[in-house]
Amino acid sequence: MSDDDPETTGSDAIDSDEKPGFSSFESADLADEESSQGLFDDLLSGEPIFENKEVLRPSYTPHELPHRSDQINKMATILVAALRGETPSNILIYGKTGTGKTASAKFVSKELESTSQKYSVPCDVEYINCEVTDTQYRVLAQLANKFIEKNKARIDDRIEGLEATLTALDEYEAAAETESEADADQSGLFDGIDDLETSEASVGTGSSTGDENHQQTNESPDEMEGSSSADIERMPPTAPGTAETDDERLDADTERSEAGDGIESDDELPVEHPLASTPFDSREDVRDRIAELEDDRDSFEEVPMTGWPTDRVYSVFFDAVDYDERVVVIMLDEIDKLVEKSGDDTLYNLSRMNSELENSRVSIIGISNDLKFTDFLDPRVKSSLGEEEIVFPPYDANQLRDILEHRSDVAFKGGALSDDVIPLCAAFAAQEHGDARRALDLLRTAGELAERSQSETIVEKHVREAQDKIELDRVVEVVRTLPTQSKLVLFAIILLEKNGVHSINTGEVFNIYKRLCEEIDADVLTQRRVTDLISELDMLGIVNAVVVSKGRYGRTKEISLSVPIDETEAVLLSDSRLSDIDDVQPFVQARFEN
Ligand SMILES: Nc1ncnc2c1ncn2[C@@H]1O[C@H](COP(=O)(O)OP(=O)(O)OP(=O)(O)O)[C@@H](O)[C@H]1O
Repeated sequence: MSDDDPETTGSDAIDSDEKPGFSSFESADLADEESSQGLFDDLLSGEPIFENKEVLRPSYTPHELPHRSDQINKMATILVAALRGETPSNILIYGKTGTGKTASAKFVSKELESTSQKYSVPCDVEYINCEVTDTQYRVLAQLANKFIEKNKARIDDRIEGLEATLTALDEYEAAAETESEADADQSGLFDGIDDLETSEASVGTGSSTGDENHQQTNESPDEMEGSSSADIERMPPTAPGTAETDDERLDADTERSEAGDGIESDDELPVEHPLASTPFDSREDVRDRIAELEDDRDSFEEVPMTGWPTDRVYSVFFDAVDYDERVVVIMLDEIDKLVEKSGDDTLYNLSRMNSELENSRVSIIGISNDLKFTDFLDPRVKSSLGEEEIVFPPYDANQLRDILEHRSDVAFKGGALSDDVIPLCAAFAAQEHGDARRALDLLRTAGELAERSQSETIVEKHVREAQDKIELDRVVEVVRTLPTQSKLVLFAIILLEKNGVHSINTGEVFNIYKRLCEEIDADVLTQRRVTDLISELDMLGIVNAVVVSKGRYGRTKEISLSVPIDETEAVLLSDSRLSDIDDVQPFVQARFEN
Protein backbone atom coordinates (compact mmCIF):
# COMPACT_ATOMS: atom_id res chain seq x y z
CA MET A 1 0.00 0.00 0.00
CA SER A 2 1.36 3.40 -0.87
CA ASP A 3 1.63 6.18 1.66
CA ASP A 4 -0.74 8.26 -0.37
CA ASP A 5 -3.62 5.88 -0.09
CA PRO A 6 -5.12 7.09 3.15
CA GLU A 7 -4.99 10.69 1.97
CA THR A 8 -6.77 9.88 -1.28
CA THR A 9 -9.42 7.98 0.58
CA GLY A 10 -9.74 10.82 3.04
CA SER A 11 -10.41 13.51 0.48
CA ASP A 12 -12.79 11.24 -1.45
CA ALA A 13 -14.73 10.68 1.70
CA ILE A 14 -14.89 14.39 2.37
CA ASP A 15 -16.24 15.14 -1.11
CA SER A 16 -18.88 12.49 -0.99
CA ASP A 17 -19.93 13.61 2.47
CA GLU A 18 -21.00 16.92 0.96
CA LYS A 19 -19.58 19.01 3.70
CA PRO A 20 -19.57 22.50 2.24
CA GLY A 21 -16.93 23.71 4.70
CA PHE A 22 -14.42 21.15 3.57
CA SER A 23 -15.11 21.58 -0.14
CA SER A 24 -14.59 25.29 0.03
CA PHE A 25 -11.46 24.69 2.05
CA GLU A 26 -10.16 22.53 -0.80
CA SER A 27 -10.88 25.11 -3.46
CA ALA A 28 -9.39 27.78 -1.23
CA ASP A 29 -6.28 25.63 -1.17
CA LEU A 30 -5.97 25.78 -4.93
CA ALA A 31 -6.55 29.51 -4.95
CA ASP A 32 -3.88 29.95 -2.29
CA GLU A 33 -1.43 28.03 -4.38
CA GLU A 34 -1.71 30.62 -7.10
CA SER A 35 -1.86 33.68 -4.89
CA SER A 36 0.88 32.58 -2.44
CA GLN A 37 3.23 35.41 -1.59
CA GLY A 38 6.12 33.01 -1.25
CA LEU A 39 6.55 33.74 2.44
CA PHE A 40 7.98 30.30 3.08
CA ASP A 41 9.25 29.56 -0.40
CA ASP A 42 12.34 31.72 0.00
CA LEU A 43 13.13 30.18 3.33
CA LEU A 44 12.63 26.68 2.01
CA SER A 45 14.67 27.25 -1.12
CA GLY A 46 17.88 28.01 0.81
CA GLU A 47 19.92 24.85 1.15
CA PRO A 48 19.54 24.02 4.83
CA ILE A 49 22.72 23.97 6.82
CA PHE A 50 21.62 21.25 9.17
CA GLU A 51 21.45 17.58 8.40
CA ASN A 52 20.10 16.70 11.85
CA LYS A 53 19.78 19.58 14.29
CA GLU A 54 18.42 17.35 17.05
CA VAL A 55 21.86 15.93 17.86
CA LEU A 56 22.92 19.39 19.06
CA ARG A 57 20.04 19.71 21.49
CA PRO A 58 20.49 18.98 25.22
CA SER A 59 17.81 16.29 25.06
CA TYR A 60 19.95 14.17 22.72
CA THR A 61 21.87 11.39 24.46
CA PRO A 62 25.12 10.72 22.61
CA HIS A 63 26.31 7.16 22.08
CA GLU A 64 29.89 8.16 22.74
CA LEU A 65 31.23 10.50 25.38
CA PRO A 66 34.78 11.50 24.48
CA HIS A 67 37.06 12.40 27.41
CA ARG A 68 34.83 10.80 29.99
CA SER A 69 36.09 7.22 29.82
CA ASP A 70 37.88 7.46 33.20
CA GLN A 71 34.74 8.59 34.99
CA ILE A 72 32.55 6.10 33.12
CA ASN A 73 34.90 3.22 33.90
CA LYS A 74 35.06 4.19 37.55
CA MET A 75 31.28 4.24 37.78
CA ALA A 76 31.07 0.87 36.04
CA THR A 77 33.66 -0.65 38.38
CA ILE A 78 31.56 0.38 41.35
CA LEU A 79 28.20 -0.57 39.89
CA VAL A 80 29.25 -3.99 38.60
CA ALA A 81 28.57 -5.20 42.16
CA ALA A 82 24.86 -4.89 41.31
CA LEU A 83 25.28 -7.52 38.60
CA ARG A 84 26.82 -9.86 41.14
CA GLY A 85 23.79 -9.39 43.36
CA GLU A 86 25.80 -7.29 45.82
CA THR A 87 25.05 -3.75 46.95
CA PRO A 88 27.18 -1.21 45.09
CA SER A 89 28.69 1.63 47.13
CA ASN A 90 26.85 4.91 47.00
CA ILE A 91 28.42 7.40 44.61
CA LEU A 92 28.60 11.18 44.65
CA ILE A 93 29.35 12.79 41.31
CA TYR A 94 30.60 16.35 41.33
CA GLY A 95 31.40 18.76 38.55
CA LYS A 96 30.46 22.11 37.13
CA THR A 97 27.52 22.48 34.83
CA GLY A 98 27.86 20.93 31.37
CA THR A 99 30.73 18.62 32.25
CA GLY A 100 28.85 15.50 31.18
CA LYS A 101 27.76 14.21 34.60
CA THR A 102 24.18 13.43 33.67
CA ALA A 103 25.05 12.14 30.21
CA SER A 104 27.73 9.80 31.63
CA ALA A 105 25.56 8.57 34.52
CA LYS A 106 22.67 7.86 32.15
CA PHE A 107 24.98 6.10 29.74
CA VAL A 108 26.30 3.84 32.50
CA SER A 109 22.85 3.09 33.88
CA LYS A 110 21.57 2.14 30.44
CA GLU A 111 24.48 -0.28 30.08
CA LEU A 112 23.84 -1.61 33.56
CA GLU A 113 20.18 -2.29 32.86
CA SER A 114 20.83 -3.94 29.53
CA THR A 115 23.59 -6.15 30.96
CA SER A 116 21.35 -7.10 33.86
CA GLN A 117 18.71 -8.20 31.37
CA LYS A 118 21.28 -10.11 29.36
CA TYR A 119 22.35 -12.12 32.39
CA SER A 120 18.88 -12.14 33.99
CA VAL A 121 20.14 -10.42 37.14
CA PRO A 122 17.37 -8.26 38.59
CA CYS A 123 18.62 -4.69 38.68
CA ASP A 124 16.63 -1.49 38.30
CA VAL A 125 17.90 2.05 37.86
CA GLU A 126 15.63 4.97 38.65
CA TYR A 127 16.49 8.53 37.63
CA ILE A 128 15.06 11.54 39.43
CA ASN A 129 15.79 15.16 38.61
CA CYS A 130 15.65 16.88 41.99
CA GLU A 131 15.40 20.31 40.44
CA VAL A 132 11.88 19.32 39.42
CA THR A 133 11.15 16.79 42.17
CA ASP A 134 12.47 18.73 45.11
CA THR A 135 10.72 17.54 48.27
CA GLN A 136 10.98 14.32 50.24
CA TYR A 137 7.31 13.61 49.60
CA ARG A 138 7.64 14.01 45.85
CA VAL A 139 10.85 12.01 45.60
CA LEU A 140 9.43 9.12 47.61
CA ALA A 141 6.06 9.28 45.85
CA GLN A 142 7.69 9.25 42.43
CA LEU A 143 9.93 6.34 43.37
CA ALA A 144 7.05 4.45 44.99
CA ASN A 145 4.89 4.83 41.91
CA LYS A 146 7.69 3.79 39.57
CA PHE A 147 8.35 0.63 41.57
CA ILE A 148 4.65 -0.12 41.87
CA GLU A 149 4.41 0.14 38.10
CA LYS A 150 7.41 -2.16 37.68
CA ASN A 151 6.05 -4.63 40.20
CA LYS A 152 2.69 -4.70 38.48
CA ALA A 153 4.34 -5.30 35.12
CA ARG A 154 6.40 -8.13 36.59
CA ILE A 155 3.35 -9.63 38.28
CA ASP A 156 1.45 -9.51 34.98
CA ASP A 157 4.35 -11.28 33.27
CA ARG A 158 4.39 -13.92 35.94
CA ILE A 159 0.65 -14.46 35.77
CA GLU A 160 0.91 -14.74 32.00
CA GLY A 161 3.65 -17.35 32.41
CA LEU A 162 1.60 -19.32 34.93
CA GLU A 163 -1.46 -19.19 32.70
CA ALA A 164 0.66 -20.53 29.87
CA THR A 165 1.74 -23.34 32.18
CA LEU A 166 -1.89 -24.15 32.90
CA THR A 167 -2.65 -24.21 29.18
CA ALA A 168 0.35 -26.46 28.58
CA LEU A 169 -0.89 -28.67 31.36
CA ASP A 170 -4.33 -28.91 29.72
CA GLU A 171 -2.79 -29.82 26.40
CA TYR A 172 -0.44 -32.25 28.00
CA GLU A 173 -3.20 -34.05 29.81
CA ALA A 174 -5.51 -34.01 26.80
CA ALA A 175 -2.75 -35.54 24.70
CA ALA A 176 -2.08 -38.16 27.35
CA GLU A 177 -5.75 -39.03 27.42
CA THR A 178 -5.98 -39.30 23.63
CA GLU A 179 -3.04 -41.64 23.62
CA SER A 180 -4.50 -43.77 26.31
CA GLU A 181 -7.70 -44.06 24.31
CA ALA A 182 -5.70 -44.84 21.20
CA ASP A 183 -3.84 -47.40 23.22
CA ALA A 184 -7.11 -48.98 24.28
CA ASP A 185 -8.35 -48.98 20.65
CA GLN A 186 -5.13 -50.45 19.35
CA SER A 187 -5.24 -53.15 21.96
CA GLY A 188 -8.59 -54.14 20.57
CA LEU A 189 -7.41 -54.01 17.00
CA PHE A 190 -4.33 -56.06 17.49
CA ASP A 191 -5.61 -59.41 18.39
CA GLY A 192 -8.58 -58.81 20.60
CA ILE A 193 -7.07 -60.85 23.32
CA ASP A 194 -5.63 -58.14 25.56
CA ASP A 195 -7.29 -58.37 28.84
CA LEU A 196 -9.29 -55.42 30.15
CA GLU A 197 -7.01 -54.93 33.12
CA THR A 198 -3.99 -54.16 30.94
CA SER A 199 -5.72 -51.59 28.73
CA GLU A 200 -7.17 -49.82 31.75
CA ALA A 201 -3.77 -49.64 33.34
CA SER A 202 -2.40 -47.84 30.25
CA VAL A 203 -4.79 -44.93 30.78
CA GLY A 204 -3.37 -44.06 34.13
CA THR A 205 0.15 -43.78 35.32
CA GLY A 206 0.66 -47.41 36.15
CA SER A 207 4.13 -48.71 35.48
CA SER A 208 2.80 -51.61 33.49
CA THR A 209 2.09 -49.28 30.54
CA GLY A 210 5.58 -49.52 29.17
CA ASP A 211 5.52 -53.24 29.18
CA GLU A 212 2.23 -53.17 27.38
CA ASN A 213 3.66 -51.00 24.61
CA HIS A 214 6.66 -53.14 24.24
CA GLN A 215 4.47 -56.08 23.82
CA GLN A 216 2.43 -54.31 21.19
CA THR A 217 5.38 -53.42 19.00
CA ASN A 218 7.31 -56.53 19.70
CA GLU A 219 10.45 -54.56 20.48
CA SER A 220 12.75 -55.05 23.38
CA PRO A 221 12.41 -52.36 26.10
CA ASP A 222 15.94 -51.14 25.39
CA GLU A 223 15.42 -50.60 21.69
CA MET A 224 12.20 -48.84 22.44
CA GLU A 225 13.74 -46.31 24.86
CA GLY A 226 16.61 -45.55 22.50
CA SER A 227 14.42 -44.59 19.57
CA SER A 228 11.88 -42.69 21.60
CA SER A 229 14.43 -40.43 23.29
CA ALA A 230 15.70 -39.19 19.96
CA ASP A 231 12.21 -38.48 18.73
CA ILE A 232 11.13 -36.76 21.88
CA GLU A 233 14.08 -34.41 21.72
CA ARG A 234 12.64 -32.87 18.58
CA MET A 235 9.27 -32.21 20.10
CA PRO A 236 8.18 -28.87 21.50
CA PRO A 237 7.52 -29.41 25.19
CA THR A 238 4.28 -27.41 25.30
CA ALA A 239 2.63 -29.14 22.35
CA PRO A 240 2.87 -32.84 22.93
CA GLY A 241 1.24 -34.99 20.36
CA THR A 242 1.38 -32.55 17.47
CA ALA A 243 4.28 -33.98 15.52
CA GLU A 244 4.58 -37.43 16.89
CA THR A 245 3.25 -40.80 16.08
CA ASP A 246 1.08 -42.61 18.54
CA ASP A 247 3.88 -44.98 19.35
CA GLU A 248 6.24 -42.13 20.15
CA ARG A 249 3.61 -40.55 22.35
CA LEU A 250 3.16 -43.78 24.19
CA ASP A 251 6.88 -44.04 24.63
CA ALA A 252 7.02 -40.58 26.08
CA ASP A 253 4.28 -41.38 28.49
CA THR A 254 6.03 -44.55 29.45
CA GLU A 255 9.12 -42.60 30.37
CA ARG A 256 7.14 -40.18 32.46
CA SER A 257 5.30 -42.95 34.18
CA GLU A 258 8.57 -44.51 35.10
CA ALA A 259 9.79 -41.27 36.57
CA GLY A 260 6.92 -41.49 39.00
CA ASP A 261 3.92 -39.15 39.67
CA GLY A 262 3.91 -37.88 36.10
CA ILE A 263 6.78 -35.40 36.62
CA GLU A 264 9.79 -36.19 34.56
CA SER A 265 13.19 -36.22 36.16
CA ASP A 266 15.38 -37.89 33.56
CA ASP A 267 17.68 -35.34 31.88
CA GLU A 268 17.78 -37.30 28.70
CA LEU A 269 14.06 -36.90 28.20
CA PRO A 270 13.30 -33.49 26.78
CA VAL A 271 9.50 -33.57 26.78
CA GLU A 272 8.86 -32.39 30.25
CA HIS A 273 5.75 -32.41 32.23
CA PRO A 274 4.74 -28.71 32.24
CA LEU A 275 5.25 -28.56 36.00
CA ALA A 276 8.55 -30.41 35.98
CA SER A 277 10.82 -27.39 36.16
CA THR A 278 8.47 -25.35 38.33
CA PRO A 279 8.13 -25.25 42.09
CA PHE A 280 4.51 -26.39 41.73
CA ASP A 281 3.23 -29.87 42.38
CA SER A 282 -0.25 -29.52 41.00
CA ARG A 283 -2.63 -27.41 38.98
CA GLU A 284 -4.11 -26.19 42.24
CA ASP A 285 -0.73 -24.90 43.35
CA VAL A 286 -0.43 -22.88 40.15
CA ARG A 287 -3.93 -21.49 40.56
CA ASP A 288 -3.21 -20.54 44.16
CA ARG A 289 -0.08 -18.73 43.08
CA ILE A 290 -1.98 -16.82 40.40
CA ALA A 291 -4.58 -15.77 42.98
CA GLU A 292 -1.80 -14.72 45.34
CA LEU A 293 -0.15 -12.62 42.65
CA GLU A 294 -3.45 -11.02 41.74
CA ASP A 295 -3.95 -10.09 45.37
CA ASP A 296 -0.46 -8.59 45.48
CA ARG A 297 -1.15 -6.59 42.36
CA ASP A 298 -4.39 -5.25 43.78
CA SER A 299 -2.75 -4.40 47.09
CA PHE A 300 -0.39 -1.85 45.50
CA GLU A 301 -1.90 1.55 46.01
CA GLU A 302 -0.45 4.39 43.98
CA VAL A 303 0.73 7.37 45.98
CA PRO A 304 -1.08 10.63 45.18
CA MET A 305 1.16 13.59 44.43
CA THR A 306 0.05 15.31 47.65
CA GLY A 307 -1.98 14.62 50.73
CA TRP A 308 -0.53 11.59 52.49
CA PRO A 309 1.63 11.74 55.61
CA THR A 310 5.26 11.31 54.53
CA ASP A 311 5.79 8.18 56.62
CA ARG A 312 2.96 6.47 54.78
CA VAL A 313 4.56 7.38 51.46
CA TYR A 314 7.87 6.04 52.72
CA SER A 315 6.30 2.80 53.83
CA VAL A 316 4.59 2.26 50.45
CA PHE A 317 7.86 3.01 48.70
CA PHE A 318 9.73 0.62 51.01
CA ASP A 319 7.28 -2.22 50.40
CA ALA A 320 7.29 -1.63 46.67
CA VAL A 321 11.09 -1.80 46.50
CA ASP A 322 11.26 -4.84 48.76
CA TYR A 323 8.60 -6.75 46.87
CA ASP A 324 11.20 -8.45 44.70
CA GLU A 325 14.75 -9.59 45.09
CA ARG A 326 16.80 -7.03 43.19
CA VAL A 327 19.40 -4.32 43.37
CA VAL A 328 17.99 -0.85 42.93
CA VAL A 329 20.14 2.11 41.90
CA ILE A 330 18.51 5.47 42.59
CA MET A 331 20.05 8.33 40.67
CA LEU A 332 19.36 11.74 42.19
CA ASP A 333 20.43 14.42 39.72
CA GLU A 334 20.84 17.96 41.10
CA ILE A 335 20.79 16.41 44.56
CA ASP A 336 21.93 19.76 46.05
CA LYS A 337 18.58 21.28 45.02
CA LEU A 338 16.78 18.66 47.07
CA VAL A 339 18.92 19.31 50.14
CA GLU A 340 18.60 23.06 49.70
CA LYS A 341 14.82 22.89 49.42
CA SER A 342 13.97 20.22 51.93
CA GLY A 343 17.00 19.22 53.99
CA ASP A 344 18.63 15.82 54.16
CA ASP A 345 15.71 13.72 55.46
CA THR A 346 15.20 11.98 52.13
CA LEU A 347 18.86 11.06 51.89
CA TYR A 348 18.87 9.93 55.50
CA ASN A 349 15.89 7.65 54.90
CA LEU A 350 17.25 6.27 51.65
CA SER A 351 20.70 5.63 53.04
CA ARG A 352 19.47 3.66 56.05
CA MET A 353 17.02 1.51 54.07
CA ASN A 354 19.41 -1.35 53.42
CA SER A 355 19.51 -2.35 57.07
CA GLU A 356 15.76 -2.98 56.95
CA LEU A 357 15.19 -4.33 53.45
CA GLU A 358 14.80 -8.10 53.27
CA ASN A 359 14.77 -8.87 49.57
CA SER A 360 16.28 -5.93 47.80
CA ARG A 361 19.24 -3.59 48.15
CA VAL A 362 19.37 0.12 47.41
CA SER A 363 22.30 2.13 46.20
CA ILE A 364 22.32 5.89 45.56
CA ILE A 365 24.08 7.96 42.94
CA GLY A 366 23.95 11.67 43.77
CA ILE A 367 24.87 14.19 41.09
CA SER A 368 25.67 17.78 41.97
CA ASN A 369 27.38 20.83 40.56
CA ASP A 370 27.68 22.38 43.98
CA LEU A 371 30.80 21.02 45.60
CA LYS A 372 29.87 22.36 49.00
CA PHE A 373 26.38 20.97 49.42
CA THR A 374 27.60 18.10 51.61
CA ASP A 375 28.50 20.68 54.27
CA PHE A 376 24.77 20.88 54.98
CA LEU A 377 24.38 17.14 55.46
CA ASP A 378 24.12 15.20 58.69
CA PRO A 379 27.57 13.56 59.15
CA ARG A 380 26.04 10.07 58.92
CA VAL A 381 24.34 10.89 55.63
CA LYS A 382 27.48 12.56 54.38
CA SER A 383 29.69 9.56 55.01
CA SER A 384 27.15 7.08 53.68
CA LEU A 385 26.44 9.05 50.53
CA GLY A 386 30.03 9.85 49.77
CA GLU A 387 31.36 6.28 49.92
CA GLU A 388 32.75 6.88 46.46
CA GLU A 389 33.29 10.26 44.87
CA ILE A 390 33.83 10.92 41.20
CA VAL A 391 34.86 14.35 39.98
CA PHE A 392 34.06 15.62 36.50
CA PRO A 393 36.59 18.34 35.70
CA PRO A 394 35.70 21.10 33.24
CA TYR A 395 36.59 20.39 29.62
CA ASP A 396 39.44 22.34 28.10
CA ALA A 397 39.17 23.88 24.63
CA ASN A 398 40.74 20.85 22.90
CA GLN A 399 38.35 18.43 24.55
CA LEU A 400 35.38 20.62 23.66
CA ARG A 401 36.64 20.64 20.09
CA ASP A 402 36.59 16.84 20.00
CA ILE A 403 33.08 16.76 21.43
CA LEU A 404 31.82 19.30 18.89
CA GLU A 405 33.53 17.53 16.00
CA HIS A 406 31.87 14.24 16.94
CA ARG A 407 28.46 15.86 16.89
CA SER A 408 28.94 18.14 13.91
CA ASP A 409 29.60 15.19 11.58
CA VAL A 410 25.99 14.14 12.09
CA ALA A 411 24.46 17.57 12.68
CA PHE A 412 25.57 19.50 9.60
CA LYS A 413 25.64 19.03 5.84
CA GLY A 414 29.11 18.49 4.41
CA GLY A 415 30.96 21.79 3.92
CA ALA A 416 28.51 23.82 6.03
CA LEU A 417 31.13 24.71 8.64
CA SER A 418 34.10 26.93 7.97
CA ASP A 419 37.30 25.77 9.64
CA ASP A 420 37.39 28.32 12.44
CA VAL A 421 33.86 27.73 13.72
CA ILE A 422 34.41 24.71 15.96
CA PRO A 423 37.64 26.05 17.52
CA LEU A 424 35.91 29.35 18.27
CA CYS A 425 32.86 27.71 19.86
CA ALA A 426 35.20 25.52 21.92
CA ALA A 427 37.28 28.51 22.99
CA PHE A 428 34.24 30.55 24.07
CA ALA A 429 32.80 27.66 26.07
CA ALA A 430 36.18 26.82 27.64
CA GLN A 431 36.54 30.43 28.80
CA GLU A 432 33.17 30.18 30.45
CA HIS A 433 33.88 27.09 32.57
CA GLY A 434 34.47 24.20 30.19
CA ASP A 435 30.77 23.69 29.61
CA ALA A 436 29.93 21.23 26.80
CA ARG A 437 26.28 22.29 26.86
CA ARG A 438 27.29 25.87 26.18
CA ALA A 439 29.61 24.79 23.37
CA LEU A 440 26.82 22.77 21.73
CA ASP A 441 24.35 25.63 22.17
CA LEU A 442 26.77 28.02 20.54
CA LEU A 443 27.28 25.77 17.56
CA ARG A 444 23.56 25.20 17.10
CA THR A 445 22.69 28.90 17.50
CA ALA A 446 25.48 29.89 15.08
CA GLY A 447 23.98 27.43 12.59
CA GLU A 448 20.49 28.86 13.08
CA LEU A 449 21.74 32.42 12.62
CA ALA A 450 23.57 31.41 9.44
CA GLU A 451 20.45 29.68 8.18
CA ARG A 452 18.35 32.72 8.97
CA SER A 453 20.68 35.00 7.07
CA GLN A 454 20.54 32.56 4.13
CA SER A 455 24.26 31.98 4.32
CA GLU A 456 25.53 28.70 2.91
CA THR A 457 28.22 28.27 5.49
CA ILE A 458 28.60 29.07 9.15
CA VAL A 459 31.45 31.50 9.70
CA GLU A 460 33.16 33.17 12.66
CA LYS A 461 30.71 36.09 12.61
CA HIS A 462 27.79 33.75 13.28
CA VAL A 463 29.54 32.29 16.31
CA ARG A 464 30.14 35.75 17.79
CA GLU A 465 26.52 36.71 17.18
CA ALA A 466 25.43 33.46 18.75
CA GLN A 467 27.58 34.18 21.82
CA ASP A 468 25.87 37.58 22.28
CA LYS A 469 22.44 36.15 21.68
CA ILE A 470 22.85 33.31 24.17
CA GLU A 471 24.19 35.67 26.80
CA LEU A 472 21.33 38.09 26.30
CA ASP A 473 18.75 35.30 26.29
CA ARG A 474 20.17 34.02 29.55
CA VAL A 475 20.06 37.46 31.18
CA VAL A 476 16.55 38.11 29.96
CA GLU A 477 15.37 34.77 31.27
CA VAL A 478 17.08 35.16 34.64
CA VAL A 479 15.86 38.74 35.15
CA ARG A 480 12.36 37.95 33.96
CA THR A 481 11.96 35.19 36.51
CA LEU A 482 13.38 37.09 39.50
CA PRO A 483 11.05 37.66 42.47
CA THR A 484 9.67 41.21 42.69
CA GLN A 485 11.90 42.16 45.63
CA SER A 486 15.04 41.16 43.71
CA LYS A 487 13.78 43.04 40.69
CA LEU A 488 13.43 46.16 42.84
CA VAL A 489 16.97 45.80 44.18
CA LEU A 490 18.29 45.29 40.65
CA PHE A 491 16.33 48.28 39.42
CA ALA A 492 17.84 50.41 42.18
CA ILE A 493 21.31 49.40 40.99
CA ILE A 494 20.41 50.19 37.39
CA LEU A 495 19.12 53.65 38.35
CA LEU A 496 22.31 54.37 40.28
CA GLU A 497 24.48 53.28 37.35
CA LYS A 498 22.40 55.28 34.91
CA ASN A 499 23.01 58.31 37.05
CA GLY A 500 26.72 57.83 36.86
CA VAL A 501 27.34 56.49 40.36
CA HIS A 502 30.44 54.30 40.43
CA SER A 503 31.46 51.97 43.25
CA ILE A 504 27.87 51.70 44.41
CA ASN A 505 27.55 50.55 48.01
CA THR A 506 24.78 48.66 49.78
CA GLY A 507 23.52 51.74 51.64
CA GLU A 508 22.95 53.63 48.39
CA VAL A 509 21.13 50.69 46.88
CA PHE A 510 18.99 50.34 49.98
CA ASN A 511 17.92 53.99 49.93
CA ILE A 512 16.75 53.90 46.33
CA TYR A 513 15.20 50.47 46.85
CA LYS A 514 13.14 51.81 49.78
CA ARG A 515 11.85 54.65 47.65
CA LEU A 516 10.92 52.28 44.84
CA CYS A 517 9.00 50.05 47.27
CA GLU A 518 6.99 53.01 48.44
CA GLU A 519 6.19 53.91 44.86
CA ILE A 520 4.63 50.56 44.12
CA ASP A 521 3.34 49.80 47.61
CA ALA A 522 5.62 46.84 48.17
CA ASP A 523 6.88 45.66 51.57
CA VAL A 524 10.23 47.14 52.48
CA LEU A 525 12.78 44.52 53.50
CA THR A 526 15.55 45.19 56.00
CA GLN A 527 18.95 46.33 54.79
CA ARG A 528 20.41 42.96 55.83
CA ARG A 529 17.91 41.14 53.62
CA VAL A 530 18.65 43.51 50.75
CA THR A 531 22.34 42.67 51.17
CA ASP A 532 21.42 38.98 50.78
CA LEU A 533 19.46 39.72 47.63
CA ILE A 534 22.48 41.55 46.21
CA SER A 535 24.60 38.47 46.92
CA GLU A 536 22.05 36.33 45.09
CA LEU A 537 22.17 38.65 42.08
CA ASP A 538 25.94 38.34 42.22
CA MET A 539 25.70 34.55 42.19
CA LEU A 540 23.40 34.70 39.18
CA GLY A 541 26.03 36.78 37.38
CA ILE A 542 23.75 39.80 37.05
CA VAL A 543 25.75 42.10 39.27
CA ASN A 544 29.29 42.03 40.48
CA ALA A 545 29.66 42.66 44.22
CA VAL A 546 33.15 42.77 45.65
CA VAL A 547 33.92 43.28 49.31
CA VAL A 548 36.44 46.06 49.78
CA SER A 549 38.13 47.13 52.96
CA LYS A 550 37.68 50.74 53.97
CA GLY A 551 40.35 50.67 56.63
CA ARG A 552 39.00 51.75 59.97
CA TYR A 553 35.55 52.31 58.45
CA GLY A 554 35.23 48.56 58.09
CA ARG A 555 34.39 46.65 54.96
CA THR A 556 31.79 47.41 52.35
CA LYS A 557 30.47 45.94 49.14
CA GLU A 558 31.11 47.68 45.83
CA ILE A 559 28.43 46.81 43.38
CA SER A 560 28.35 47.11 39.61
CA LEU A 561 26.08 45.78 36.90
CA SER A 562 27.43 42.82 34.86
CA VAL A 563 24.72 42.76 32.22
CA PRO A 564 23.71 45.12 29.39
CA ILE A 565 21.91 47.97 31.11
CA ASP A 566 19.25 48.88 28.53
CA GLU A 567 18.07 45.35 27.81
CA THR A 568 17.93 44.55 31.52
CA GLU A 569 15.96 47.68 32.27
CA ALA A 570 13.55 46.85 29.46
CA VAL A 571 12.94 43.38 30.91
CA LEU A 572 12.32 44.85 34.37
CA LEU A 573 9.88 47.38 33.01
CA SER A 574 7.97 44.68 31.20
CA ASP A 575 6.84 43.49 34.64
CA SER A 576 3.42 45.05 35.18
CA ARG A 577 4.17 45.94 38.83
CA LEU A 578 7.38 47.68 37.98
CA SER A 579 6.26 49.47 34.84
CA ASP A 580 5.08 52.55 36.83
CA ILE A 581 8.51 52.99 38.34
CA ASP A 582 9.66 54.88 35.28
CA ASP A 583 7.93 57.88 36.83
CA VAL A 584 10.22 57.97 39.84
CA GLN A 585 13.21 58.80 37.68
CA PRO A 586 13.08 62.56 38.42
CA PHE A 587 12.86 61.78 42.11
CA VAL A 588 15.90 59.52 41.99
CA GLN A 589 17.77 62.13 40.03
CA ALA A 590 16.91 64.78 42.60
CA ARG A 591 18.43 62.64 45.34
CA PHE A 592 21.74 62.57 43.57
CA GLU A 593 21.84 66.20 42.91
CA ASN A 594 21.90 67.25 46.52
N1 LIG B 1 32.02 14.01 26.70
C1 LIG B 1 30.93 14.40 26.05
N2 LIG B 1 30.70 14.02 24.79
C2 LIG B 1 29.61 14.40 24.13
N3 LIG B 1 28.66 15.19 24.62
C3 LIG B 1 28.83 15.62 25.88
C4 LIG B 1 29.95 15.26 26.66
N4 LIG B 1 29.85 15.84 27.87
C5 LIG B 1 28.72 16.55 27.85
N5 LIG B 1 28.09 16.41 26.67
C6 LIG B 1 26.84 17.03 26.27
O1 LIG B 1 26.76 18.28 26.92
C7 LIG B 1 25.45 18.53 27.42
C8 LIG B 1 25.50 18.72 28.91
O2 LIG B 1 25.90 17.51 29.54
P1 LIG B 1 25.28 16.99 30.90
O3 LIG B 1 23.83 17.30 30.95
O4 LIG B 1 25.70 15.60 31.09
O5 LIG B 1 26.05 17.93 31.90
P2 LIG B 1 25.97 17.99 33.47
O6 LIG B 1 27.38 17.92 33.95
O7 LIG B 1 25.03 16.98 33.99
O8 LIG B 1 25.42 19.44 33.66
P3 LIG B 1 24.42 20.01 34.80
O9 LIG B 1 25.18 19.97 36.06
O10 LIG B 1 24.14 21.39 34.34
O11 LIG B 1 23.23 19.12 34.77
C9 LIG B 1 24.61 17.35 26.99
O12 LIG B 1 23.95 17.67 25.79
C10 LIG B 1 25.62 16.25 26.76
O13 LIG B 1 25.15 15.37 25.78
